Parts: sequence; C-alpha cells; structure tokens
Amino acid sequence: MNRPHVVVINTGGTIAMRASGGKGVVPASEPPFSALLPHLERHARITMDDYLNVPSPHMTPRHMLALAQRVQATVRQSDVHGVVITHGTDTLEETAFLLDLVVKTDKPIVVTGAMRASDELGADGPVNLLAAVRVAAHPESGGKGVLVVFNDEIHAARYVTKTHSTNVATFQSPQHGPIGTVTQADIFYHHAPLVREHFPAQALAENVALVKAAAGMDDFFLQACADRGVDGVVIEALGLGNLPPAMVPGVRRLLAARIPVVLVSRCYNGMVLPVYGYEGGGRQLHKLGVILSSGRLNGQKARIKLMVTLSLSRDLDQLREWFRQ
Ligand SMILES: NC(=O)C[C@H](N)C(=O)O
Repeated sequence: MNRPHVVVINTGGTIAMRASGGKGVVPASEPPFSALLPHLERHARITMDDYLNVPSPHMTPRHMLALAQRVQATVRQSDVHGVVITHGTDTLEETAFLLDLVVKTDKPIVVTGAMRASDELGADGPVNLLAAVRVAAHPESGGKGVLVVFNDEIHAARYVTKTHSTNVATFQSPQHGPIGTVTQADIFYHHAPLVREHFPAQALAENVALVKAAAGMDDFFLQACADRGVDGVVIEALGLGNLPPAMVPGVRRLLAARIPVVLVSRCYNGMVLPVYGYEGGGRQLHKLGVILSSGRLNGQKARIKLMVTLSLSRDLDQLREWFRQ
C-alpha cells in the first residue's frame, strides 16, 4: 500500500513530559514517541523531526515564526502529504493560528498535544498523536486551514481555544464547534471554515501588548504601553466593545502616538461593534480610531494577528480592513 508521507514536528509540551521523577511535570530528555511509531506507521509513512522540546509557556513569537518557516519548507517537499506538530497546550492556539495566517499551502497541517504527561495513567498524548496523523493523512483534510486535533475532535485553528486547565476535552470552538470527528473507523468532516487568510510575514512586530478590561479599571496599563513605545495594543473590552471611561485617556494617548489599538471582546462568543455612544462605548472608540476586530478572534489570537499584520503595514486603514475578518 502506498501510504501518505506525514512529517511529525515535535516542539514539546506535556505530551513530551514525564511526571514520575519527583521534580513535578517536566520535559522528558527525549520525546517519548518511538514506541508509538508502529501504530502511526499503519496510517502513514512517518518522519519524526525533533525540533524543540519546550513547555509551551516558553514558546515565543520568534519560535512560532521559525516553526512556520520550517513547516513551509516541509510542505514544499513534493513527497510530503501533511504535517503534524506536537505542542504544549497552554499556547497551542496561538501557534496554530500563527501557522494558519503565515503558511501558504493546501496540505493538511495538524497541531496536537496532551493534557496528561506521557507516564501518567490515561495519558492522552498517544491517542491524540495517532488521531492527528490519521487526520494529516486523510484525503479530505487539505484546504481547510490549520487544524487542531484533540480528544477525537477536529477544530479550525482560527476558532479553537483552550477552555479547561485539566480536562482532556479542553480544546473547544465556542462559537462554531468542531469541524470534524475522529472515530475508530474513519474521519468525518461536518463543515469547513469559510474564512481563510494569508499574510506573507517574514518577521513579526513582537512588541504587542494584550490588556484585559474590567469594571472600574483605569488606564495604568495603557499608559505603561505608551511609555514603553509598544508596536501595538490589543484590548479585551467589555461586551460589545466598551471600556470603563477611565481607560479612554490611555487609548487617546496611544492613538496620538500612532500606536494601533485593536479591540476584541472578553466575551467568548459574539464580536465587537460600534454601537454604544457613551464615554468609553465602542462607537466612541471607533470614532477615535480604535480598530474594532469584527472577526470574532479572542485576545490572544488578535495579538498574534496584529504581530503578523504590523510586519506588513502600519497603515491604520489597511489594518482596519484586515481586522474585519
Ligand atoms: N498540557 C500542556 O501541554 C500544558 C503545558 N504547561 C504546556 O503547555 O507545555
């Protein structure tokens, strides 16, 4: 049988950690995947690429961009059918979304990980890796953007988020649900994401801050962003895109310094819109020049998108257009 060639790029995370050494859960000296190879090889010809072995809180935008370049080079190889990336779950959605924005290909790119260390009872890494390889090898997995496979579900990188700090069903797409299901027999897609974007970023504007709004907050963090001269700021605003009035002076200062400010909602469903006209309301912020991200991205993903897009343009109208999706 001519099996598809799938390259597995390992970057670390709990899937590659051990819990039993008395030091807490820490990276294993070697990714523990060799015992799984016979199972994976039933579905694809596997090449293992042990690229990094870091906890995902140690991942930086620089690591993510270097990974994107590695994935791009891998999918350029004509004999490669798809790529699987193993990754820590804490920042998995950020890496997956960056790959979604930057890598240009219709070949399947699948990101997975685990919630339990490799030597824990009920470790979910092996079954997640097997499912990810099966998805990457499947003929219907191409052209859907970067996929996140976890707990037998297939999610679009754009919409998936880590929702639980311990549960193996942590990855969910709150607004749209999974796009497919992995079963013992086959893989089934239910729908496909309509929004796909590509930004040919060669570098990132790394200095983008993420600030969360809460009742009664003032502009302390926004002033600190202006003092530091950050590249941009994403604010997780209240509801439909509103801020406490005491945050507005900080917003004005950032905009006067031509530092782009992007607004998303701290609600995990819905979007921000220029509706409320009161002080700090989304309509006022929009008029001031704040970019309202109508694309339903959460804060951490909007931050990744601003890092990517700012590397291509600092024009506010252009950025506003890009943040419509
Ligand atoms: N489940 C995990 O992978 C969490 C871990 N802290 C990481 O992101 O590396």
